[in-house]
Amino acid sequence: MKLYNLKNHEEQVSFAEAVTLGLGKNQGLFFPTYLPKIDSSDLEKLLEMDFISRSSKILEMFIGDEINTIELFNKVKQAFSFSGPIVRKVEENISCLEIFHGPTLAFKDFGARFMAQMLSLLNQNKDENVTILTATSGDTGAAVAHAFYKMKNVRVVILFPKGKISEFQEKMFCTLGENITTIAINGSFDECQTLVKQAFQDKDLRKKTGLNSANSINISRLLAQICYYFEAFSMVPHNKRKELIISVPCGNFGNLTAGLLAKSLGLPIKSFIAATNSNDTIPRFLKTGIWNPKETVSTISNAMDISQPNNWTRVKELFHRKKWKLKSLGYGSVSDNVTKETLLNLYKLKYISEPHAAIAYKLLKDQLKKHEYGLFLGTAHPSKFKKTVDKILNINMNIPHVLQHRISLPSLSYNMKPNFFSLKDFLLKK
Ligand SMILES: Cc1ncc(COP(=O)(O)O)c(C=O)c1O
Ligand SMILES: N[C@@H](CCOP(=O)(O)O)C(=O)O
Repeated sequence: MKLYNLKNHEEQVSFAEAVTLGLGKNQGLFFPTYLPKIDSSDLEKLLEMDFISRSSKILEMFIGDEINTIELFNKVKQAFSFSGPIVRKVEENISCLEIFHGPTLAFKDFGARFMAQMLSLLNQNKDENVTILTATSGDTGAAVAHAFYKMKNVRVVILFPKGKISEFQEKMFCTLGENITTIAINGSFDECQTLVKQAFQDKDLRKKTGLNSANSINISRLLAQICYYFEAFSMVPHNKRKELIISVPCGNFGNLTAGLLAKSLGLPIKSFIAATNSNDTIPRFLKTGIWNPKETVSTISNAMDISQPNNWTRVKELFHRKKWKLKSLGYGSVSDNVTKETLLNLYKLKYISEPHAAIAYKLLKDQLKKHEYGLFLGTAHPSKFKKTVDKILNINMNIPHVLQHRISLPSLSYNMKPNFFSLKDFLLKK
């Protein structure tokens, strides 16, 4: 597999290099040179396969002969060894694709665990130390921490915006210790992400720490996420497949990028809706054509509190390469008040959701036409936002065991201002 740097197309790397480098020169993201395409008879066969076999085939189409078929299958099997996606009917023509049944109760488990498997494979004969620096607005942190927990030669450092993620999200990754270090940054997620990118610019730091990132910067994260779109499609009734609309709650736009890559492979999804909260840089851009990110505001869908979404350049590139029109992409933003109302409406339909998925549902409900069938993505387990959801719905939700186990443990995080030199110093000394 060859990938090019979106900021400098001359920089071309293999899959192994893209996974171990994370980010290209000048903070450029890597993007596949070749976009595979499945023909319709192969698609039918693929859709009949089980999740692991099909996912290995899909990943092989991108990765090519860099990893042998059996090895890749075994790695995918290990990565996805948890409860897979579930389609839950909410209304006659609307269902939720729940992708939050993994070890850290969010969709990030798919990408983070696949990346961990890839890195362990690619580094198996090396004895070098690696630092995985990752920014999180709530869920990536936990998935990455658990995926790399106690992995030999790997140190994980996670930056998160202090006081801006839910208490239970924080408990999921700040209580682990061992090779997992967490830093509460006095700032926004965007500032955490900027610090990660600045670290990549610093050659000295990069070399001394063996720097990498497990954010969706890393292409292995995104490739893994393509797989659950195929699984979702295989679970949609045959007579609804031609009219499938998928609404994606967006923050850093990795999930949407993966969905669009699934479509580019030949999965006949009619269209997508890019759903955001009040951090609406993309909906405003799609409406006006003007790129004008505003200061990030805190919302009850905190994992989507991002105003400079990293993957938008990949989305634009894919539309350009496929000659798709950006105006075919549905979009919209939802305020906190409407999110709360929507959670209540979903509850009346006997579905307990959480703020991120509720935003995707609201826009789907508003935009879906009569003859269409809609899926909205359930990206995190509602219990991760227990306080908020309990208060809005006036309930006392049960907490899954994995979370229950962590909530009484103390947080082990350091504190830091959003200052690159403080971070550099920390990474070199600790
Ligand atoms: C629960 C939840 N929903 C939606 C998103 C947004 O996903 P993405 O950053 O891939 O756009 C996130 C952040 O990853 C999240 O944690
Ligand atoms: N919403 C994410 C933000 C980081 O996104 P990523 O996909 O680039 O890792 C989170 O939960 O941390």
